[in-house]
Amino acid sequence: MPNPSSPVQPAPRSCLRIHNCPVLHAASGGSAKRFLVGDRVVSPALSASCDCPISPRCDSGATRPYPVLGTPSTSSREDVFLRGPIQSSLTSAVKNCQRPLAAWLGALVYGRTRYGGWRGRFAMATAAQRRFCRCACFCSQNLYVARYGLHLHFRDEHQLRRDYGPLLRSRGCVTSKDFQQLLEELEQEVGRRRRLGQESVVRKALIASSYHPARPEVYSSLQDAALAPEFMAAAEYSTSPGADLEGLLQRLETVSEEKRIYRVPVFSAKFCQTLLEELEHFEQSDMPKGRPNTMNNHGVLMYELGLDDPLVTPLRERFLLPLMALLYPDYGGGYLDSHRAFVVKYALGQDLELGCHYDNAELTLNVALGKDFTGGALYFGGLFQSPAALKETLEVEHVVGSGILHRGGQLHGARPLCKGERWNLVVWLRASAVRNRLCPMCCQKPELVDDEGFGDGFTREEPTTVDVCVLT
Ligand SMILES: O=C(O)CCC(=O)C(=O)O
Ligand SMILES: [Fe+2]
Repeated sequence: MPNPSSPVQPAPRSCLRIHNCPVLHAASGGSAKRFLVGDRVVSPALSASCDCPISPRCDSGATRPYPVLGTPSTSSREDVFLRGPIQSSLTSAVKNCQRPLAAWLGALVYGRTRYGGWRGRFAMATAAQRRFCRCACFCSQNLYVARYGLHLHFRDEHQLRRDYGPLLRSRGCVTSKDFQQLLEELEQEVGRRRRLGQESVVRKALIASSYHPARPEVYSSLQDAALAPEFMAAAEYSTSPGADLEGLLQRLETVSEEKRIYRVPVFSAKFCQTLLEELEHFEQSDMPKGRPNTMNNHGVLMYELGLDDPLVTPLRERFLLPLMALLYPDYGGGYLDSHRAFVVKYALGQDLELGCHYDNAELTLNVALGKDFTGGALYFGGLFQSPAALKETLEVEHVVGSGILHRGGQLHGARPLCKGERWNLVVWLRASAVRNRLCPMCCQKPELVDDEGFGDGFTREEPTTVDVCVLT
């Protein structure tokens, strides 16, 4: 990670340097004309962002000249399409970058999308203005090893042998070859996690510049028509004066009162179908893809595909926030200020099931998008802090179009898929006011590390006073 306290590069004298910056071209979806005319930055939002951390590298280190735009009237989308060496240039640019890219890119990717719509201004402004962090424990704790069914804490070989030797042997890690292989995997995973934020920014930029969607309409801002009437009614009720939990529960299905798990139709059948078509098209493209989370191997990150701002942020801010505020006021439901959203895909020959875990989230929405499948039910235990957490589990079938609402700390997993394919949109909802006090992954005061985008939802701000009975 770039060190935020290291000196920031001086502002470039001329914006021509930014003109040639591959990250700018990529980040602006190949529409840099929106921002630059000749050698001048035209948007005031951008002049404030002229301290481009990448441009010095572009001047001296770019491997080939990048196309330079004309004026808005003469340039076209094709003018700025970058292929070939862009990937390596992006990677080296990011390596040489002196500070997290998100704030800088947030201000840049602030105009027209490549498909003519407008991305949510509020969301981009939020990403540009607020600095989110992750907890340092992300790179050393909860390292999942599927074949031994274990989440491990890992610092070095000595610590691994000392803390897990007998347990690992009992799970089948017996020979020294087994142990060496595990060690290598853990070292690789730690490296992957360290690079994750910046690599994700690079992938997002590349996708924005070079990917051609099959269903561009899903990238325009969330329309009511995409939503199930029941979901809209529940959210609308939640914002009405005098709304209370009892009234809201009449508009949702209570799956388990004791576990506080609810279900509600979220998306229309037509929208599920359109979104699935787009996700499949992206999956089949040759674009780079990040892993949805540390346990699932197949799926799509909404941030990288460019669906966070038009789809997930409005879903959280307009609909989930009022709903969750009534359902889970004691878990930060009224303070949700960021999310991590991804689609998980299960299919024969790919991921089939998901081990028991809790989410790095205060609250979770999990919507089944399709396709046809059997099996793959969720199971829920108790809260992860409770000693008898897995004693009595509850099976919950997915219903296409509907979302399950649950607390992030509720232990859960997915049973094996039997037939077909299952695609689910999972939104981990985060409240910095809650997690700033206690990281749900290491259960300690978080050790904050600056991160890209929403990071893991921590902030350096003083937490708002919030009633929290969880994680104490
Ligand atoms: O497979 C599912 O539906 C559950 C996914 C899940 O729990 C997660 O990604 O956190
Ligand atoms: Fe989960």
